[in-house]
Amino acid sequence: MSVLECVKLDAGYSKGIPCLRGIDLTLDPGQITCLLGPNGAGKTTLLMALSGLLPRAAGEVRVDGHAVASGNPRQAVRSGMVLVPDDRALFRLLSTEQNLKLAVRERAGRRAALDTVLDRFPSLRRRLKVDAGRLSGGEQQMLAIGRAILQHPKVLLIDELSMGLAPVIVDEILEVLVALARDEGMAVVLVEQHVHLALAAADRASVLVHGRVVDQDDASAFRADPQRIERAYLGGGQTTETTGEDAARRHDADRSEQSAHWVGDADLRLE
Ligand SMILES: Nc1ncnc2c1ncn2[C@@H]1O[C@H](COP(=O)(O)OP(=O)(O)OP(=O)(O)O)[C@@H](O)[C@H]1O
Repeated sequence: MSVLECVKLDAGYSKGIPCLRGIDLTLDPGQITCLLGPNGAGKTTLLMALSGLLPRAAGEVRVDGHAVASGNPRQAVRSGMVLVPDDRALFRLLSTEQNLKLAVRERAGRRAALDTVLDRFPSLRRRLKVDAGRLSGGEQQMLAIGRAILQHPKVLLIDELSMGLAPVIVDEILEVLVALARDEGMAVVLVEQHVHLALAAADRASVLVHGRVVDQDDASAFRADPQRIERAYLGGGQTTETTGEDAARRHDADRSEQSAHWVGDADLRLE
């Protein structure tokens, strides 16, 4: 059975103006999927809607067959959906160890729980007493993911994994995620700008353009056809609805310009 089922999800920031429309996303246990798309496509918004931080305007989300209520982040976490946001949301003035301890409710077994994270991210072991705000970017990301793992996610959502990190660190973190998916059956939804890194680690990929999924397949199919993302993107652009108003046309023109940059980038990164 699928661990994540997201069916016909709409969400947005202003009533009646959804910026995500009809999103379908299904994930089996142990699968990693990446969300690809230009700036403003709605990737972060989708993670927020899945994790309950943003109410849905329509659609259903289920984890392991159980409905996840709209706009209820606590219930989403209890259901097994845990988000690592792009700012990592660490307690910067607390140590690495304190940040981790806060994620473990029961005192008994806390040490063992922390060890499961430190075994995955050994470099955090010698940084246990260091304030989170003084860690390197890579260590902060490891800590944010480690803290999320302590909540036993069935579905881990990670926004902008590589932001500000060296590719070698991103590789290291992705390797850990692949191992967690394989060993623990944890499913991962990854938003990642480095297309080739994301596709290398992922089993599935979805391309979002203007709030819609315009292409979705096994990651291997995208890896085998590097131009496919560009085609998905251009096709998505052509199907964009316009209102006919000047403002809307300007908005679309801005998006096209942004996206042209992104496609150029994706080409380079896929080589
Ligand atoms: N807090 C907000 N209030 C209103 N609109 C927002 C808010 N956050 C994002 N948006 C809008 O929602 C749309 C989708 O944004 P989102 O951040 O989800 O895109 P993204 O694909 O994650 O982009 P990026 O790759 O730049 O992070 C954009 O048009 C954006 O301007």
